[in-house]
Amino acid sequence: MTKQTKEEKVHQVFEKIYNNYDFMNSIISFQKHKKWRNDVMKRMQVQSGNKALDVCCGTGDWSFSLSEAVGENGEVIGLDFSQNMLSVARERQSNHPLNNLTFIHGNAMELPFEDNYFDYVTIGFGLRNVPDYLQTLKEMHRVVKPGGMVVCLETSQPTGIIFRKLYYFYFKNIMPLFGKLFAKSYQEYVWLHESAKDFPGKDALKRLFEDAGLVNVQYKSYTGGVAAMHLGEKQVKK
Ligand SMILES: C[S@@+](CC[C@H](N)C(=O)[O-])C[C@H]1O[C@@H](n2cnc3c(N)ncnc32)[C@H](O)[C@@H]1O
Repeated sequence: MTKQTKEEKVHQVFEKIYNNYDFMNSIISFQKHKKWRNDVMKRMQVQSGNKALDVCCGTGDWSFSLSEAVGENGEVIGLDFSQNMLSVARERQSNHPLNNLTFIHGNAMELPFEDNYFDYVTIGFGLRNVPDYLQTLKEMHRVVKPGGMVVCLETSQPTGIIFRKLYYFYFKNIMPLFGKLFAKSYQEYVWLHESAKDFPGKDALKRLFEDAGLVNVQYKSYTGGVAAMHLGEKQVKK
């Protein structure tokens, strides 16, 4: 049997856990992810009429917030390669009052958009899942307008030694048990630990943003460094 690629593995994970994804997010982050998401949105200062792309949109949390922020005259696209995750996003959309949001099937490594189109391109808890972080960031940089922003919210590496040990113990041993108990998915939650433990720390991710061509890159750490937001701009040519 051929070895499964990272992309195939990730695809299989999300095609399986889609039904419990929103519920499990709140369980495994102790509801903290909502606060992180709100803080990131505040920092982005999205304006009415803006165009935004939410890469690896999953069930659409960030896409819905962007849709509210850009208003009726704006445009938001949520893109994901899991049809099952997208099906949950589309179901949630039936209760969403605004008509400015489209969910599409696509791959983060090869975005199906022209250069310089969006004011904002976001990726929430998606970057650690793609086979090549830099390639994805380069694609995000390509499709954002000069002066626009690329923003990533992702798990990160806690810096305090004791907290880091506790966090790794939780992620490796407890979280898969929660997965088994609440979502009947043990192996899929083991994967979440594996993808998070190998993900670059804050400074390394900042350098990757810069390697992708982004400037004025800033980051903010959340909850002892278990998650972080990175934000960079596309340079305006003089
Ligand atoms: C942890 S979920 C995050 C969903 C959502 N952004 C959120 O903040 O809740 C990761 C998502 O990335 C998607 N994904 C992973 N690799 C992808 C790729 N190469 N192209 C498109 N989507 C991908 C998965 O299908 C999954 O829906």
